[in-house]
Amino acid sequence: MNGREADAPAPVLRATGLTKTHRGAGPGADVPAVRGVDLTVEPGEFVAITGPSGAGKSTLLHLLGGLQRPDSGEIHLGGRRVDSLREADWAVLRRRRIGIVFQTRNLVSDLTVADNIELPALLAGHSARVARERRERLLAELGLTDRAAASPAALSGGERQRAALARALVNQPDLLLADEPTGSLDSRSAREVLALLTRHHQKGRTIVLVTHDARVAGSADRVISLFDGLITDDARVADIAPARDVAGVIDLGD
Ligand SMILES: Nc1ncnc2c1ncn2[C@@H]1O[C@H](COP(=O)(O)OP(=O)(O)OP(=O)(O)O)[C@@H](O)[C@H]1O
Repeated sequence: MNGREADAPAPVLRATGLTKTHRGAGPGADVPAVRGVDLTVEPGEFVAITGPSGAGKSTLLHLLGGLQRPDSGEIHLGGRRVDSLREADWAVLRRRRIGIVFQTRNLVSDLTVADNIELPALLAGHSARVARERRERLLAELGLTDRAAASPAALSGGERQRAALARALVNQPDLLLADEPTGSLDSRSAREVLALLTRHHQKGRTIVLVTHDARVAGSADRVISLFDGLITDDARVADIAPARDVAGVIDLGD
């Protein structure tokens, strides 16, 4: 029982002893990117992972989303062990339980914005009516209604990022994983994306994201610092400083 009350909800996410070495071509080319990470995320938490370039942040997020496999360690989602699942089962999890916004996995280029948002709901088995309703609600919430028929290539960076978030949120996932959701956005677009994340956090969504953006980290409940593949700090934002001062307290790795 690990000291938890029998009726306490399981953590949304529990990772123990995660390691991942990227294999290089020649001798000495292996890169130990994640070197033993323990991480527990409770329902409704908003966790920001920060750290310098190369610290292993994206690799960790890929492990948590099942996009890469750990060399060792365990991952539990909602109390269920998932690290040893087959790829097809991970795909189902990503469709139904985990929303992912990664720079490398975004929108389908030959679908409209509306279809991009609706497709994961249809693939998860929702009726056309439910998928359409969710799509319309998210388009309106994200200020994208007048871009619904556009192709992703025609969107601005901020619009594209909001559309990617809508796509990740359409199945109302237990966990949202995002890699630099405000990276490379102008400050207005970044503010809009942060407002959206904050709104969904306030509605109870659990969020784990990687960021270099002090405002994003300052809006989280917890800021985890990663360095050389290890967690070096895990701080509650409320305990350390007013959110606006967080950049001066935490090394955001810029
Ligand atoms: N597919 C890969 N193959 C080989 N090495 C990799 C691969 N992906 C990442 N690495 C290496 O692993 C280390 C950690 O990379 P990772 O992208 O996880 O770090 P990061 O903290 O997200 O960095 P950044 O902030 O620059 O995105 C780096 O040294 C990187 O070069």
